[in-house]
Amino acid sequence: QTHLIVIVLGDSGVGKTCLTHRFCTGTFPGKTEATIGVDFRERVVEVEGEKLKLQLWDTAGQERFRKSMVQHYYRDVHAIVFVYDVTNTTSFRSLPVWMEECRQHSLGQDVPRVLVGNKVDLATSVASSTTLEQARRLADVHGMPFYVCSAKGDDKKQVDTIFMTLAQRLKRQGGLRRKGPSVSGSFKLPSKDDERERNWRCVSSRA
Ligand SMILES: Nc1nc2c(ncn2[C@@H]2O[C@H](COP(=O)(O)OP(=O)(O)OP(=O)(O)O)[C@@H](O)[C@H]2O)c(=O)[nH]1
Repeated sequence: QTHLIVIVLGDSGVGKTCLTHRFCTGTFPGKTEATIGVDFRERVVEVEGEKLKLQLWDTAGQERFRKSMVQHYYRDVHAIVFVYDVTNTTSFRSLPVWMEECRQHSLGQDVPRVLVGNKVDLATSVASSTTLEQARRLADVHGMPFYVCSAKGDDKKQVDTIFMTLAQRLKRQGGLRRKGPSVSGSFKLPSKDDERERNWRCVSSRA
């Protein structure tokens, strides 16, 4: 089965966990904790008669919890979802930093990407519509589709559309890699003991 790895990036609290949860389970989680490292969620979807496993990598937004986001997390990524919170201008202003992080990890413009403004259920003010206009422009400049949605709202289709459109685009562009066994669960930051053990293993294997 074809696995597609989609990395989800954005500031802490923008709703990356809720969005990926909503897409994979159909529900809005009652309570979320800050993600530490990366959490994995997956859903099998059918695109033009082919079953594809979409594996969503829900990454930590908090810098202190991103220390385990080493190069290899980025290596096999097929697509990127940048998320900001439409009620939080700072999360919008951070987007170039997330884009730069992708660039530094060799994810070029050829890797399909989308921009998502989440929490539209909370957006009432004129300020947020200003950001919407800016977001549209930013998305245009970077040649990516832009969606507004709510991981919490009644319309589940909104969230589905984002990931399904991405899956269709990936399938159409071809060249999907077959990947190994599925991964689920999470990678947490290694403890000091883990690190010590790994160092030891490394030394002993060379001996
Ligand atoms: N009203 C509303 N609240 C949301 C929505 N999405 C997320 N939230 C809330 O926003 C808060 C943060 O959501 P998370 O999904 O944990 O945010 P995150 O981006 O994964 O945060 P980190 O793991 O720290 O990077 C939680 O209290 C959610 O309930 C949404 O669409 N609407």
